[in-house]
Amino acid sequence: MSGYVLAIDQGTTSSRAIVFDDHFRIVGIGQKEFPQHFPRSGWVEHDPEDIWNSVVETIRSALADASLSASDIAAIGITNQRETVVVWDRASGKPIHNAVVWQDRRTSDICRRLREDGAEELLIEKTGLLVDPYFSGTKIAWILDHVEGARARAENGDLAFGTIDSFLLWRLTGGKVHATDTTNACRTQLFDISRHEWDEELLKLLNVPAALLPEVKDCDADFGTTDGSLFGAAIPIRGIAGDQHAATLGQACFSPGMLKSTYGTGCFAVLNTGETKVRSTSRLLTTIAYRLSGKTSYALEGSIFVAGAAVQWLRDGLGLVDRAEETGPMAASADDDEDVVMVPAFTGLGAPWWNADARGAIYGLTRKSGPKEIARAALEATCFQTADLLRAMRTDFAEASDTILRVDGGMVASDWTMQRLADLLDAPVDRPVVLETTALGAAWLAGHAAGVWPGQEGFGARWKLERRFEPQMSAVERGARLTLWENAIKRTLAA
Ligand SMILES: Nc1ncnc2c1ncn2[C@@H]1O[C@H](COP(=O)(O)OP(=O)(O)O)[C@@H](O)[C@H]1O
Ligand SMILES: O=P(O)(O)OC[C@H](O)CO
Repeated sequence: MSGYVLAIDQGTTSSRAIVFDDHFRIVGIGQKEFPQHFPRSGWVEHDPEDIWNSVVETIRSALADASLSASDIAAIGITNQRETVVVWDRASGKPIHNAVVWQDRRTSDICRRLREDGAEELLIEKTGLLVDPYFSGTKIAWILDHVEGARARAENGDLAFGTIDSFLLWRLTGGKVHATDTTNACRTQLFDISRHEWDEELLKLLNVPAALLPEVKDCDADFGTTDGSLFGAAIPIRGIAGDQHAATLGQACFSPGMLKSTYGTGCFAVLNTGETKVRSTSRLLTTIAYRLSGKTSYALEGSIFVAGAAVQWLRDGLGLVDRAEETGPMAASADDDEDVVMVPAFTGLGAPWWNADARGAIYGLTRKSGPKEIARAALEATCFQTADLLRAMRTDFAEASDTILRVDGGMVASDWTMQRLADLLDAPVDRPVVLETTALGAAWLAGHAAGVWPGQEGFGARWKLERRFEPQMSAVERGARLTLWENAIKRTLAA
């Protein structure tokens, strides 16, 4: 059998399909952006048909780019933006509402009520998650309560819920398989991460009928095959993982204490804690890193909602730059005497603050402040937020005390940002040769499950460093900058 594996990476702003060969090299790629819908302040939606069309199109482009046909592909791995909710009609396969995206804050009142009713402890205990509109559970209930007749149809078993992986799987298999993997399930607030099953008590609490739910499988399970008519031949689907979990695999963070952070639209730091399910004292999430052939590895996760999105805002919102890559050189030439600090809480603050109502702010502006200082503030905000997460992780898990951070995602192309990150963390930052680590992780799951790619050891040994950024900033300067950030956060939370 060939060693070609195709990864579908369905992200928040674009879909990618990437064909890897058995040396883990990219031989074909297709990418397509799709529209974002903001129907009201704080709401974010995607049209599931746009997502589906972009995935089919990018798979065809990737195969053409690689000069391969479907029958050359040993297996497909799927990875996806997590928590985003689709509810569809089982008979027609048509969604009953736009997808409600992970960034969407429309259920913040439901979350406030859950907290007031004292439900948070139960949710933390069973799911490792906090009460926040970020997660899927309250979004499912919102759709059922706002689409006419939906709740009754859901109770009848006529509707299906899925995160994006599950919706794509249903469509790819021609409506034959309604399943998800454990890493996507564990972000819904409905899944008990110790017992590995949907939880009756949580379903009742969040008002979600069990008849909606997909079957939950391991990340390296057999998920069926694509309908032969889609790409010219049926392809086995042998791996699924949420994007941050796939990036953890793609970065070969297989041992407890290993840490990766992905800088795309948001930033998500995942620390492997092995078989230990660590309860955070700093409001980090306890989550399933991955589950392979019946064996679960847990993780602590720090989720920051805005990282590269702040750079997008400089480009599309303020028009300060034409291209994202201009921001690094601007930051490098910003005035050192200007202490401009940005808190990019455009959609609230995630870990460790979890404040859905916080909004963005820029502090320290003077008559001398200009685009360069604002660009530096946008990039540095991501580094400050990562420093908050790493401090929390070191408190929660001793093995993280001298860990090296492995980074990936669009924003890590910025050398200035990576150096500032190492400086503020006071820890080395490793940037690998392959930056498409999310897709690579999904491909590894599928390739290994299909028997054409090596196991953890063989795969991990092939991880290659492109550049290490060592901390260079003096302790005094680091302390001063972190104090500026702490003050900015305090003022934002108090506003
Ligand atoms: N050179 C750069 N400097 C700073 N930010 C960048 C750079 N290149 C890309 N970005 C940011 O990275 C993000 C895109 O990363 P990507 O991993 O593709 O995101 P996603 O998977 O969330 O769609 C964008 O928000 C963009 O602004
Ligand atoms: O699409 P990304 O890469 O911004 O990732 C989204 C996350 O999975 C949300 O939890």
